[in-house]
Amino acid sequence: MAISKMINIVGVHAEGEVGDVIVGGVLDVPGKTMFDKMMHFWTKGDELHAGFIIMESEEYAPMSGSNTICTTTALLETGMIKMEEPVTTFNLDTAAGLVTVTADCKDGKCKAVAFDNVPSFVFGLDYEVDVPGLGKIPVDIAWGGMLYALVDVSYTGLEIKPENAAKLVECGERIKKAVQAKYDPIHPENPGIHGVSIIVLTGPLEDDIDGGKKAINTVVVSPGRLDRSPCGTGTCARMAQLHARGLLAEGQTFRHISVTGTEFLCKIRGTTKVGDLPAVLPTVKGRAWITGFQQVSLDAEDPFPVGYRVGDMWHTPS
Ligand SMILES: O=C(O)[C@H]1NCC[C@@H]1O
Repeated sequence: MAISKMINIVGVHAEGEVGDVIVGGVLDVPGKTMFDKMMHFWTKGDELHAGFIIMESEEYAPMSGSNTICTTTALLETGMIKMEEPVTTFNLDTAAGLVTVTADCKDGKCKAVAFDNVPSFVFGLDYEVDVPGLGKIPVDIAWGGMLYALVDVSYTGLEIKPENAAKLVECGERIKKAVQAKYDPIHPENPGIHGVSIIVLTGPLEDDIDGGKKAINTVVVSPGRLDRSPCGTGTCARMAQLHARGLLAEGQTFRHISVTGTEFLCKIRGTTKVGDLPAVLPTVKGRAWITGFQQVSLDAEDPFPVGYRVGDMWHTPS
C-alpha cells in the first residue's frame, strides 16, 4: 500500500477561522515541555523515532516479534516514518529495550522487516515439571523478549497441525500452569519481568538448504490461542535454547515455521551476556500486510464498557 502520510484530524472552525485539530497519526515529540516539543519541530523537523507498548490478551508483553513487524509496516506504509528505498532502518523503543528494524522497501511497499531483538538467553535446560495428564516432562526456560517455557511437542502426543489447535492450546495452558507453580525466573536486569507467561511447543530440528536449520513450532498465547505466525519472541527464545544446546551456531540461518505454514528467516548475529548468563543476539525477518483502518468507539450507555469474558474460547477467568 503506497500511502505517504496519514494523519487523523478533527476539522473545526471557530467563528469562521478553520483549525484542523490533529488527534492521531503523529508520533510522540521529544521534549519535557510543550515549548521543548515545539523547538524540536523547529530545529530537527518532524521525523521522529517510534516506540510501542504491546497488549496481548492477558498481559502487556515487554516485546513481540510479530507486532514489531506489524508496527514497522504500519509506520512506513502510512508515512509516519519516512520510507527510504530500497532499505529503511530505524529504532523502535520497546519495554524490553531498543530494537533496530531494517525494512526492505520497494514502490512504496514495505516488503519485509528484519528486527534485531534484545539479547535472548536460557535460564535453565531440562527443568522437570509434573503436568496433569502428561506426567513428568522436561522443559527449558528462556527469554526472547517474553518469558517462555519450551517443550518438545512430542510430549503432548500431538502434531503441530491446525486441526489439533484446540488440543495444543489446552495442553499448552496446562503446561504453563505447572511451570508457573514450580518456577519463577526473574530477568537479571529487570526484576519487574518475571515468571513464565507463554509456551513454545517445539517441532523437530532439521537440516535446511545452505547449511542452515529449520523447524516447525507453535506458541500458545494465553488465555488460549495459537500464534498464527512463527512467533518472533518465541523464535528468539528457541534460538537461545538451540545455541545453548550446541545445535545452532552463530551466523547459521534458522527458518522457523508456524502452524499456518508461514515462516520467519532468522539468525544469531553474535553473542553477549545478560547479567551472568550467556546470551545470543537474534535477528528475525518476516512480512506484514495492512488489512484495514479502524475507529473504535464506546457508547456512553454500553453496559460492558470494559468488555466481558465467558468461559468458552477464553476459558474461565482464574
Ligand atoms: O511474535 C511474537 O513475539 C508474538 N506473537 C504473538 C505472541 C508474541 O507476542
